[in-house]
Amino acid sequence: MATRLMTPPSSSSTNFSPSSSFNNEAKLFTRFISRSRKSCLSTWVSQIHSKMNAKKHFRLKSSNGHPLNAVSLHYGLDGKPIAKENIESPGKERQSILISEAEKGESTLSITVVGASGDLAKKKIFPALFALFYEDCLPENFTVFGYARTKLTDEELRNMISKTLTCRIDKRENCEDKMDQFLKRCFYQAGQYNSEEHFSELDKKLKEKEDGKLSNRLFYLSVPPNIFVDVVRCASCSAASANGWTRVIVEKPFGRDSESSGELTRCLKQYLNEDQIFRIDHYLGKELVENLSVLRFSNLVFEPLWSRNYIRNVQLIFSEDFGTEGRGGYFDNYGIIRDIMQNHLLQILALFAMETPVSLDAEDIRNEKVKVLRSMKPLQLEDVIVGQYKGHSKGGRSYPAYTDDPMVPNDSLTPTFAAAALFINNARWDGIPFLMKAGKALHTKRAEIRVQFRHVPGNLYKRNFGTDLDKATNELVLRVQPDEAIYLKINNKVPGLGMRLDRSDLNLLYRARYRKEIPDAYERLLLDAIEGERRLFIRSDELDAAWALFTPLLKELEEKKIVPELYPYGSRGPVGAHYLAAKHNVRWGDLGNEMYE
Ligand SMILES: NC(=O)C1=CN([C@@H]2O[C@H](COP(=O)(O)OP(=O)(O)OC[C@H]3O[C@@H](n4cnc5c(N)ncnc54)[C@H](OP(=O)(O)O)[C@@H]3O)[C@@H](O)[C@H]2O)C=CC1
Ligand SMILES: O=C1O[C@H](COP(=O)(O)O)[C@@H](O)[C@H](O)[C@H]1O
Repeated sequence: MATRLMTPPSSSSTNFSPSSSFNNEAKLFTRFISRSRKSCLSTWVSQIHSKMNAKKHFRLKSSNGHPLNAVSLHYGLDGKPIAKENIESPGKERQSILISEAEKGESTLSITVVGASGDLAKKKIFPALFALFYEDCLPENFTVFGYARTKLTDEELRNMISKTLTCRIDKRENCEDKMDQFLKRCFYQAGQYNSEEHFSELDKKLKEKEDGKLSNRLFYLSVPPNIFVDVVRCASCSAASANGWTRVIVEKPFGRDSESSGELTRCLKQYLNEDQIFRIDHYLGKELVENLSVLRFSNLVFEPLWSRNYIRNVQLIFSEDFGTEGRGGYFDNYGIIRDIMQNHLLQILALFAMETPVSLDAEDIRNEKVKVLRSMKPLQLEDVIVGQYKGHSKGGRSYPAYTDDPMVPNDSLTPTFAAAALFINNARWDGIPFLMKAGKALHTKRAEIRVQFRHVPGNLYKRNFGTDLDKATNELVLRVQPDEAIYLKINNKVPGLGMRLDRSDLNLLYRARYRKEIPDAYERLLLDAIEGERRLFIRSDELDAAWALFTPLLKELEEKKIVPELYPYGSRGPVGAHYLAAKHNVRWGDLGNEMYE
């Protein structure tokens, strides 16, 4: 049934160093692993199986020297394991032991959603797991467990999650049937988050389902951050896999600043290797964000322009047309800078600005991201403006202020909006403003990357644009959401006998170009975690570099009790954002085309 290749931790970064007679097999196997995202090639694979089974041992060496956690499996296209890597302790050499025929098909995958009764689990995680099941991306033997304190039976859990499962518009066939099949694989265990005993009970149930097979276990920490360490301690002490891999997906926020983030990492690492920790930033799983590297590195037309020589500024914009409804308690402790800028927008910035990685290997990409982040100037107060939404009535409807939320103190200074100018001190980007803008309760919901190019020197047609040369600037827009698109604003001649210039878009609108529905970011990321692919997860040094940029600013904002500029719910945000941009000679590109066209 499972037609995908499932790769182990660091598989994409795994080099085989076999003795010379194994060279060909090793190359084949490496290719085989690297094609993990391809669909069924069963004939080819069965040839490799028989070749590999003829040999007994490969010696494995990862390109980055990171230890793999515990034992991990290489899976064949039939979803059955064909080799396993055994790491006894960090630093020891790895061995790949080919699994005997008897062992094939004997492995299981258990996914435990910790905090199963919560908002994210219901809204995103269970639906993403179902979508993966629907697409035949989960292995044959898988089980999903919900774990939380709320007392529920298996049936009650199934009932709860069934309400949020949906089938893709383009794939409605057998939907009900598939849902039933999926729900039958879902179970529930109630327990405290800090009780090893309760996790032992979970372990017992997991073992029952695993039925003596080799077990791989994934824990998704969908709980408030103050509970992360308890869960990791209990899960690793009482419910880790005894013979397969154990991985943990950790939701954001990863701390509040450099110090608390470092402490969280230190605590997690008491129980887990870095390779077992999958810090999720769901923006990295968004289609357009994934496409950013493809656009840059596989199109000759863009890469030569990708520097201070041609780019005038880059804008990373996030806006939501609703407030913190229902999440005020969490939000007030974090604010928009920690909630969106330090992670989602900064991750996009790093992908946008990094140098070409040596390969598509997770470590090579993450190394480049870290380099960019470490080349950046930490933010200062003068680089930032903050805002907070206030109540507002429009069309007979009234919209609440942020401080109307019962979980938010009346005198809260937490920003629900921020704009910032960041700079990268390296040869490629020296002096170029990277402007970020993020806000809740604005007039629209969108996330986009805008690249404004320089003016054409000595433009022959400048008369046609009047005095405002910004009107003629080329702009590349990657609209992450909604309605994914990549478009390039160009100047062209209006057809006719005269010489009138016009601005047009070369537009790649996804819904027009591709009929397939775009998978949710959580699907991609869950699948990657299952496959042990770390490319889209945040490494601890990346996290440290990200916090180092924002921590001094966040401290200063809090110590100086900076009062946010109020803006009406549903507006375009505080005017301060325009002054900040103007200070850097920039006009926000999302102001609407009416200014230029
Ligand atoms: N919701 C979202 O859209 C997003 C959430 N996240 C992150 O994902 C994680 C989960 O988010 P979300 O589902 O919204 O969180 P919830 O507040 O819904 O919490 C999840 C579950 O954790 C348990 N829980 C809640 N508060 C406490 C507490 N104080 N002590 C012990 N247990 C508690 C509850 O289960 P029970 O009482 O049954 O034990 C609850 O159902 C968080 O880290 C959040 O920051 C990240 C991005 C977006
Ligand atoms: O991480 C978060 O993201 C959501 C926005 O995610 P999106 O995929 O719907 O764009 C945001 O609402 C939330 O505050 C934040 O914690």
